[in-house]
Amino acid sequence: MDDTPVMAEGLGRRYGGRLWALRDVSLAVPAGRFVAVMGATGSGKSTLLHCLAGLDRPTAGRVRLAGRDIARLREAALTRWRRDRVGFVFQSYNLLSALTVARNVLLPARLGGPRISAGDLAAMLDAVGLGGMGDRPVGDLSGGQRQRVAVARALVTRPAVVFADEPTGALDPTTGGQVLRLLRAAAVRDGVTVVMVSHDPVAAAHSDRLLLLRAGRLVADTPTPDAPAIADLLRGVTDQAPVPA
Ligand SMILES: Nc1ncnc2c1ncn2[C@@H]1O[C@H](COP(=O)(O)OP(=O)(O)OP(=O)(O)O)[C@@H](O)[C@H]1O
Repeated sequence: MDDTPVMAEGLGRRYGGRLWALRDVSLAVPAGRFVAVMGATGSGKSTLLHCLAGLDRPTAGRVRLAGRDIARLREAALTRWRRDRVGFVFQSYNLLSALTVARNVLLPARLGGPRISAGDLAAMLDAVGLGGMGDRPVGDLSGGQRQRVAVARALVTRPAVVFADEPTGALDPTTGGQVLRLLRAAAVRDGVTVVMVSHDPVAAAHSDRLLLLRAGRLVADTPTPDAPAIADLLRGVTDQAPVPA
């Protein structure tokens, strides 16, 4: 296993001829870390996540994902690399409601990814608290249950890295806490590297490292403090400080 599955050097992304959405970001995330990416709206969080995950191509710099320099990979090879080594969890779940829990979880494998045995599937559903629910249509589940299906789908292929974009944005605090503990357990117990974008200091407090963006630049990379201290840090990069006279 690569011991630094997420690395970026001088990463930049510019859309069209406009300002840089991301500027000169360098970072290295060791295996088994749970990183939260925070910053004001428009500060470049999703752009960073997408560039690190190989969903978007940087304009400048280098990204290593699970031990491979992905900036120069062709599209088909990049898609395979992502499918086999990366899991995704989004705010909107991105599940197929008409399909059962089991079929949703097995979707990456059915699309040519790693094979998953019936035993592995059952163990994964147990681990996310959905034991015995494999045959239920996802459309019948609550938001929290759906997000646990998404977490199971992201983890069942044993990825090196899971990228999560506002995974608790649509959940109440209790249900959101359960999902965050699942992500944390994947990092601590299984050595999965988790990179999560969040607006919520309480959610980010589940991480062990905090990255703060301001106007596309990485302005802090620090061990995660508690939620009130995170809120203070966020205010520091969000508030427009008055210009002294
Ligand atoms: N596809 C795109 N085309 C043009 N500009 C874009 C595109 N995606 C993002 N941007 C711009 O890049 C900047 C950073 O956007 P990004 O979505 O990464 O911010 P964010 O921190 O994730 O914001 P939010 O918290 O609102 O989701 C913004 O100014 C945004 O308007």
